Amino acid sequence: MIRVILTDIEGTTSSISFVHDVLFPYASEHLPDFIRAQHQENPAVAEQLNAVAEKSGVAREDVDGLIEVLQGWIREDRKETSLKALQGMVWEQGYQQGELKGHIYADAADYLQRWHDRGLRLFVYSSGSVKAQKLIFGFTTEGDFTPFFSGYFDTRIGGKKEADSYRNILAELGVEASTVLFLSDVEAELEAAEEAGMKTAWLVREGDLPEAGRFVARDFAEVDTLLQKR
Ligand SMILES: CSCCC(=O)C(=O)COP(=O)(O)O
Ligand SMILES: [Mg+2]
Repeated sequence: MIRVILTDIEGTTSSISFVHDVLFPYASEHLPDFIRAQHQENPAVAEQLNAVAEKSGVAREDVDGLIEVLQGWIREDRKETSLKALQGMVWEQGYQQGELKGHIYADAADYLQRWHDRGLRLFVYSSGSVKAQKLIFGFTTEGDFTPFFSGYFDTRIGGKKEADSYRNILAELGVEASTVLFLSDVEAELEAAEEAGMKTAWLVREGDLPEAGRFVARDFAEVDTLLQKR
């Protein structure tokens, strides 16, 4: 029986277009000023810049060079933990100033509330940092959804296409793998979760439905039919 739902964000609860056409350009535009203003006085920023320098080979003192690396990573949609941490800090300003509002699909908004009220425990697993996850759900166009979630995981627990990351999440949650349903739009993530023993549902919100050896859903209402069966 499913007792826990672990959900991806981009392409699952929220549109790919919101992430790629709103959040990433916002980060790209505001990162340079943010880093120049904060890199000396803010230890959290300095720590992430150390990681960017180490990964890229660019000198730590070369702040402009590090900014270029980060903007390249945004263009390539790299899931680097340091980039994700810095993006979260920049988006925080945007949400708090009312320049950003998180997108959430209407069906996701509806069923997250229903599942929570039914006693299911809800968790997020996204490549976006935990801070970014709390922001997108805290400042949606439909209100604050953070009260429905019991916890958040980002790439500090491991990459989303690696089975060990899901094993680490299970160990943190202290639950049987077969009681967890993972929702994602990315097949490789579902395969990794299945390797760790989790149940999965593949969100395919647009285009043809694939022939798949796993449960495929157009939206969260269809995911709910799976929950009623199991
Ligand atoms: C937390 S909102 C920003 C999401 C993000 O930065 C990203 O790379 C999308 O990752 P996901 O694992 O949700 O597909
Ligand atoms: Mg996704």
